[in-house]
Amino acid sequence: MDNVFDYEDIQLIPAKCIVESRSECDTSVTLGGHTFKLPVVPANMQTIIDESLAVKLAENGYFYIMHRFNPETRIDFIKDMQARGLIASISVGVKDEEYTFIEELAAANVVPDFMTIDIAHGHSNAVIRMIQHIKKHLPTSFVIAGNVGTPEAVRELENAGADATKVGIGPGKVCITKIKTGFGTGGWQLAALRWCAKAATKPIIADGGIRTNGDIAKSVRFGASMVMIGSLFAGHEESPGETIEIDGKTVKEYFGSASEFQKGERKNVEGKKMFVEHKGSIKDTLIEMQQDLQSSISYAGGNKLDAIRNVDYVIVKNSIFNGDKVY
Ligand SMILES: NC(=O)C1=CN([C@@H]2O[C@H](COP(=O)(O)OP(=O)(O)OC[C@H]3O[C@@H](n4cnc5c(N)ncnc54)[C@H](OP(=O)(O)O)[C@@H]3O)[C@@H](O)[C@H]2O)C=CC1
Ligand SMILES: Nc1nc2c(ncn2[C@@H]2O[C@H](COP(=O)(O)O)[C@@H](O)[C@H]2O)c(=O)[nH]1
Repeated sequence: MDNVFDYEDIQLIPAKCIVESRSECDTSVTLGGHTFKLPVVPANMQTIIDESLAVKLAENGYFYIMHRFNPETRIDFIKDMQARGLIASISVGVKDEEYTFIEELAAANVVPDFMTIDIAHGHSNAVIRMIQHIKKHLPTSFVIAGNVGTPEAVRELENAGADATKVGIGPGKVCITKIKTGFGTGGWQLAALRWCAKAATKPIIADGGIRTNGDIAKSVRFGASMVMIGSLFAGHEESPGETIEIDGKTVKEYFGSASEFQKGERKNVEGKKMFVEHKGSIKDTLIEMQQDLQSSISYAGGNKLDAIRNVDYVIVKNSIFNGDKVY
C-alpha cells in the first residue's frame, strides 16, 4: 500500500464557488431507495442510539441504525416504526439464534427496510452465510454488511448479496482492537476507505475515526456514501449513555460494543469506556454538521454532495491542526 494517510493528513483543495449562499447547497443522499438529509448515521451502539432517538431521527429525515443488544425487542420495534410510517433499520449478529430471528420475521411478514450485519471481522464465511440467509428470506431488505478493511472483503460481501459494505476495523474512539490484536485500519482509515471504494460497485459506509465535521466531507471525497459516527454523537441529551458528574462537570458515558460494559464479562474485550462532556441536544449537532457540509460543498465548487467526490487534495502529514482547537 502506498500513500497511506488518515483524516488529519488531508486537505481538500477549493474550486470556484457557484452558489451565492451556502444554504443553496444540498447535503441529501439516497441509500436503499430512501433519501436522507445528511450522509451521516449515528453508530449502532448502545450508548449512541435507542428507540426514542431512532424515532426522532427517522421523523426528521435522518438515517439511523438501531443496535442489536436488546434482541428480543426488535420485532416490536420494526412494527412500531412502520406503523408510524417511518423506516425500520435494525442490526443483527451471526449466531444461530439470528438465523431463527430472520425466519421469524419472514414468517410474520415483518420486513425491515434496512438490516445491518454488525460483526467485528466481517470478512468471514459467517457474514457471507448471513447475507445469503437474509436475502433468501427477506429479499427486499437492504443489507449492510461489515465491518471490513480490504477490497477483497468488499468484493466478497457484495458478491454474496450485500447491498452496501461498512469499512473500518479499529479506528473507533473507544476501540482497542488495534492495540490488543495489532490489526486494523486505525491510523489509516481514510486511505483504507479509498482502497475499498475503488473496488466497490455498491455504496460504502465509512465507519469510525471521524473527529471533526470536516472528516465527513473527506470521507465523501474518498468514496463513502454514508459515514457512521460514534464519539461525535455521544454525550447528547438524547444519548442513552448514563449521565454523571465528575469534578462538577456533567459527562455521559460512551462505551465500545466489544467492551466488558457491553458484554458483561471480560472475554475477547476489544473496546473501552470513556466519559464525554455533555453536549446539549443532538438536533444542534446535526444542524451544525449540515451547515459545515453545505460549506464543504460550496468549497468543492458545486451545489450538491457529489461535487465533493471529485475535488483535488493534498497530503499534509499530521499538520492540519497546527495546535489549533475548534473552539
Ligand atoms: N468496527 C470495529 O473495529 C470493531 C467493532 N466491534 C463491535 O463489537 C461488537 C461485537 O463484535 P463481535 O465480537 O464480532 O460480535 P459477537 O460477539 O456477536 O461475535 C459474533 C461471532 O463472531 C465470532 N467472532 C468474533 N470475532 C471473531 C474473529 N476475530 N474471528 C473469528 N470469529 C470471530 C464470535 O465468536 P467468538 O466470540 O467465540 O470468537 C461469534 O460467534 C459489534 O457490535 C462490533 O461492531 C468489535 C471490534 C472491532
Ligand atoms: N474495536 C472496537 N470498535 C468498536 C467498538 N464499539 C464500536 N466500535 C466501532 O467504533 C465505531 C465508532 O467510532 P467513533 O470513532 O466514531 O467513535 C463504531 O461504529 C464501531 O464500528 C469496540 O468495542 N471495539
